[in-house]
Amino acid sequence: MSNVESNLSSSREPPPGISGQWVYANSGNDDQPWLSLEPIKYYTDAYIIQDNKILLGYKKRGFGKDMYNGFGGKVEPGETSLEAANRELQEEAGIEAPLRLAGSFLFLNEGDDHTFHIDLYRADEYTGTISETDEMRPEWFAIPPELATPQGNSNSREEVPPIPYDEMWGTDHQWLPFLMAGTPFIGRADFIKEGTKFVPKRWWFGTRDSL
Ligand SMILES: COc1nc(N)nc2c1ncn2[C@H]1C[C@H](O)[C@@H](COP(=O)(O)OP(=O)(O)OP(=O)(O)O)O1
Repeated sequence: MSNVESNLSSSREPPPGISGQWVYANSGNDDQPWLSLEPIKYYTDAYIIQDNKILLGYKKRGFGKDMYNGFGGKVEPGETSLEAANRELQEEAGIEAPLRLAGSFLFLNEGDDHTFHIDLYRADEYTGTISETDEMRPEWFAIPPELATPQGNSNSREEVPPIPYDEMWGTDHQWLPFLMAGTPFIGRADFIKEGTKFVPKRWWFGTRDSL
């Protein structure tokens, strides 16, 4: 096997930390070494999808400040991941929703003493009034036309901006389409810090038909 073929086949194999029957979907910077796995801490991010729009929050403080993301945070001791996702959605956006697991990925940041395991949740309805909090400013964005569905009021989709990937974590565009399409996914994203910016170093994502 040539070096090119061997790099290609190894880039399609799941990276350290990922197991199970997943089909390669995408990867990047495959020539870079993976960072070493550190002890895992669990986190969540939750997304509401309605009328071909997705609700994101602009993070006003703390980790990921000045970026758009789902609503989420750390899983506290004694909580399940789903309980944490529901609590964080209520704390950060003021709403409740029938969240269901859409995918997960490992996030490593060079120099950090832990690996983030982030569970990503989705709901297609919610109750309560979406409210700005001291941590997050909720805003709706348009699902891209290729992922829009005939259900719901698509006119309102045209009144909101496209998903602001350039103001989000640098690998969100690799997996958020899977969450919007309802395709289960898993992955790993290693980052390095350049000044105040987090820059993707290497990533890999896989999908399958059902969780
Ligand atoms: C590529 O890495 C990441 N991508 C995305 N989309 N989201 C990420 C990434 N790395 C971390 N996150 C998310 C996961 C959590 O939602 C937050 C971090 O949680 P936070 O530090 O805000 O936890 P809280 O429990 O809310 O903390 P405080 O109450 O102490 O503010 O970032």
